[in-house]
Amino acid sequence: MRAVHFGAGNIGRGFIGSLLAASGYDVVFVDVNEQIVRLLKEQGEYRVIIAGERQEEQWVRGVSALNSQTERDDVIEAIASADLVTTAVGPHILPVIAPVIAAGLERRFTVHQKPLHVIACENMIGGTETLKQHVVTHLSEAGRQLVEECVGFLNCAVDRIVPNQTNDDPLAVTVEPFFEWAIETKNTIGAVPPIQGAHFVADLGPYIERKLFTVNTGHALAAYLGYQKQYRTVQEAMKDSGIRESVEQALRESGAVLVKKHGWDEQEHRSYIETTIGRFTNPSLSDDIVRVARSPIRKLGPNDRLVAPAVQYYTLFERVPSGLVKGIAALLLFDETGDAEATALQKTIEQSGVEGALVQYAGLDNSHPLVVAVKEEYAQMKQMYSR
Ligand SMILES: NC(=O)C1=CN([C@@H]2O[C@H](COP(=O)(O)OP(=O)(O)OC[C@H]3O[C@@H](n4cnc5c(N)ncnc54)[C@H](O)[C@@H]3O)[C@@H](O)[C@H]2O)C=CC1
Ligand SMILES: O=P(O)(O)OC[C@H]1O[C@](O)(CO)[C@@H](O)[C@@H]1O
Repeated sequence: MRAVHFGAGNIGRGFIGSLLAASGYDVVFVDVNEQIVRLLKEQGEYRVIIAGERQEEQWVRGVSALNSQTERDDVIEAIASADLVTTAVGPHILPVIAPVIAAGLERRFTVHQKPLHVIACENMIGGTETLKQHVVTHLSEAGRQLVEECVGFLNCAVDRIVPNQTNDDPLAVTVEPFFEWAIETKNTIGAVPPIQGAHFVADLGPYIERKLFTVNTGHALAAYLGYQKQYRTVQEAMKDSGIRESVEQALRESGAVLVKKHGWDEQEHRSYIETTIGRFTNPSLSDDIVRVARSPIRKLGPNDRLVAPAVQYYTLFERVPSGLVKGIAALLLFDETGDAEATALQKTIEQSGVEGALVQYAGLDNSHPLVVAVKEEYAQMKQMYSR
């Protein structure tokens, strides 16, 4: 079996590539990072370090790599003969890789029409569906028809914390022990792709929301509040009792939504939250706040980790969720100059105010009670943390 995986970064090497190789796939990584591509080609293997109580090492073997910019034709051929195409490139890169995936599919259809599955492993709802929409715009009419018959685009929820890191060996990657990969079976063509350790579910909705509105919501709170208090890592921020209490409050709020909406068992969900908080405090990991806080405009989106649970909480319980509101206010104060979205967000706030940013990026009506609450919280935080 062959898998073509776009994005040989943290989650690509540290999770998806490692699971696919363990499942018996020859993994071909596709990336634009020249050094990583060269080393993967030269070495054909890399190390995954599991940062638990004991440090364990696993070797991922039998891998190769291609550069999507300079070896486009080879990428197309690789897709033509693949059984699986996966991605972990970041939501904003999906439209960038869509043309070469479409070209690979067109090439494939001229040779054979065997089933293929595509899975986008990005932190977003409907990630693979979004990728499909981009791919389809680059296909011929015949290609579009064949995609419906032969290519299963499967949404998924992917969960493993893999921090940014600098290692002596640039291919080695340190990951947390926990992982979860839930894949929706709805659009499979024939049998589900054999992936060891993945969890196949008929309806991904409850799983992606549980993950995004717990792990990513809590993480976002820790990162944005931690940034205001000038901590460097999530682990440092979580030692601050005020921040930890806000994280817990926000997760009680998103948890109330998840339990009511999806019928998750309340006790089980409480223990899911406890496990999640334990993962944020893992002393064997050091996760930079600016990584977890990256791309604040995306994270302020109406379907993303803060605004979606806050809006749903208000709709279900007719109360403003104070923890989530703190997270949104702290996000609006995130002004890291190295983050292009943070800079753009600050510009919008300067020009249109907090209200303007919430209308533009979060899709909120300016009369929504959340807007009022976020504005108040933002003003207080700005005063408290002004540097
Ligand atoms: N790091 C983590 O713990 C987790 C990340 N994710 C998601 O996985 C995705 C990737 O995140 P990370 O691995 O952390 O980021 P990363 O920045 O470490 O990796 C992204 C990789 O994509 C590559 N890339 C960029 N443009 C490309 C292109 N045109 N063609 C091919 N490759 C390209 C980059 O060079 C980089 O190696 C994001 O959507 C993230 O939300 C999901 C769960 C966990
Ligand atoms: O990858 P994103 O969506 O930018 O957000 C960072 C988040 O994603 C993760 O990397 C993995 O879920 C978390 O560590 C963090 O909550």
